[in-house]
Amino acid sequence: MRLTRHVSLRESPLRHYATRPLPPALASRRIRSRYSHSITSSAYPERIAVLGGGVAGLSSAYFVSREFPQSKITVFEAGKDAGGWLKSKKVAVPGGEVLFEQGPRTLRNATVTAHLCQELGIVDDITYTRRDAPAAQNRYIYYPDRLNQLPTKIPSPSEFLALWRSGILRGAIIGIPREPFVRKREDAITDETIGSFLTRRVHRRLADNVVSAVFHGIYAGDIWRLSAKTLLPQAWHLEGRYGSALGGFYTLQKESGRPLEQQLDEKTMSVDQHVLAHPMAIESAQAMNDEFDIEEDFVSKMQNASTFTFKNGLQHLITSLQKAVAKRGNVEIKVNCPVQSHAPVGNNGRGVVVTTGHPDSTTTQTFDLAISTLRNPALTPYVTVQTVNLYYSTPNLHPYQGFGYLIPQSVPFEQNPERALGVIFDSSATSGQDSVDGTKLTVMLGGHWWDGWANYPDEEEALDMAKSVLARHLNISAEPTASHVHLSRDCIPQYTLGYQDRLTSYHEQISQDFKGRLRLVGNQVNGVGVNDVIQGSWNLARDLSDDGWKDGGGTGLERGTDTSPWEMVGITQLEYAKIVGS
Ligand SMILES: C=Cc1c2[nH]c(c1C)Cc1[nH]c(c(CCC(=O)O)c1C)Cc1[nH]c(c(C)c1CCC(=O)O)Cc1[nH]c(c(C)c1C=C)C2
Repeated sequence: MRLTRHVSLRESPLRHYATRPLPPALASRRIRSRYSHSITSSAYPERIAVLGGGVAGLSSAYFVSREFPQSKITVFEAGKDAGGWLKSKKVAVPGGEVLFEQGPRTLRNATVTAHLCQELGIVDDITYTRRDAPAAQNRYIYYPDRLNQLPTKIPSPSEFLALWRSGILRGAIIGIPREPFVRKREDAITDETIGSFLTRRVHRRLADNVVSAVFHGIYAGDIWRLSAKTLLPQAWHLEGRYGSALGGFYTLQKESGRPLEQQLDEKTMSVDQHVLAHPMAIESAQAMNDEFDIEEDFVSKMQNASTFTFKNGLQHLITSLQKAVAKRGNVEIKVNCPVQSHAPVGNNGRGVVVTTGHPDSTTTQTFDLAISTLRNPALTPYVTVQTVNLYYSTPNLHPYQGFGYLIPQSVPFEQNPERALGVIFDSSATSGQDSVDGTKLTVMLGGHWWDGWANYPDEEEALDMAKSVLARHLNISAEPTASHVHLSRDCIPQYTLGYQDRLTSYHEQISQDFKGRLRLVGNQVNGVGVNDVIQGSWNLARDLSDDGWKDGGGTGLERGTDTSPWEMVGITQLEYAKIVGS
């Protein structure tokens, strides 16, 4: 399906933004398409290299091959298969089969990926977790020696008492009402760790007992190293502008003409809030609304879903992408072909020289454009996560229904000597993947707890560690019917303190050295979620389209480095209108 790209601004739901000044990177994009003259004689990049064959590389190849059907695109993948961290494995068990996910397992708020699924023709292969299902509603935190259910709405007096007794929310209850009165940070502070930001503005207990658990579940990272400016950008910008995150949020609603009182009265808080957003995020949402036409039936399923995945696991997305690019005819995927180096061509940098292969037999080729998903060790450190999937034939081996539980950094060592980050209740969280009943769990180990380790547990040790976590936390002493251990070495980049400044230096360096002929995409620059990366590839393809690939300064990092002021916008305008608006 060819998408309509330039919908008239009068038809666009975000048309009023068209009259405002655009950030420099966007402005140059618009101007370029009308007035630019070519810096090369060719109308399209004849040869494009994609460095890395994970989801970032494959989705870039997919979107870019559509923009430039005449280009010859080569994807270089170091491993024996493309697909990166998305790995799903079917395992035979008595009476049928179960699916084990070794990396990411579900997608949330994933409009670009949903649209991609529609294009790939795999919508019928999706399985949804409904918003009203226990898996979407029930979230647990293990603290200090038991599971505590987090409230999704205002807790009843008995629920409140239980939470108070657990001590988990004590810091929040004291700190949140005080937050609007806490002094604004000094102007000289350009970044701060999440731990420090929350301790300064709310309470250290909230950081250690609750927020550290959430950041285990997303980044497997340490809140005392991760950047608040990058990962809590709303709160960071609200404090910068209004002196308080909560007070700022309240003022923002008043300024929007939809004061919080009104929103609460109408019970529409979830769809009517105003937030601060970068103009390029607003532009990206506008483009989604202009370009996507997601079918009604799919939209309504997405609206009712909290997360989705595939009946055959997330790897299905990879195999479908591979098939789709193979059909295009202008994409070649070379596996077992690591990239040894890439450098600008000659003095003028109007191309990229890429050397690939194993050290004893390398090949050097020149490309008009290269899209790199390769990591830059100077930008972020990485953490390693070990997943242990376990299947027990007995259903309901534990009494909980829900997504699973996360373990905060404050849990005493005796309660978590294995350094687990959390446990996912797979059989409760996702349905439609297994042909037999039973209890399926995944124990996640490592992350920042293993920083600096030279060796990691082997499969037998990891399985023993997972079993001992389950025995201590869930009282499960049975032997699993089937299990699988997978080590994802250096899989999640850590956006640590000062990330934004490092990204800006990186952007300047790449822009200067490669003059627009090297563009970057992937979880180190777009976000660690699968959809973040796919949306990064989609944005990159839009940036490159028409004459965009000739932009002598482009790097793909503009959305993370542009310093235009954030703007007030209705939260619904940051999403696909059909999904959030109806
Ligand atoms: C392989 C390990 C990963 C861990 N985090 C991520 C990966 C790939 C990335 C990630 N996890 C979540 C998000 C938030 C947005 C989203 O896409 O849902 C991101 C970017 C949340 C999340 N964490 C876990 C699950 C099952 C989910 C999604 C579903 C949901 O929120 O309902 C579990 C989990 N992931 C990791 C750990 C350590 C962990 C622990 C239970 C690391």
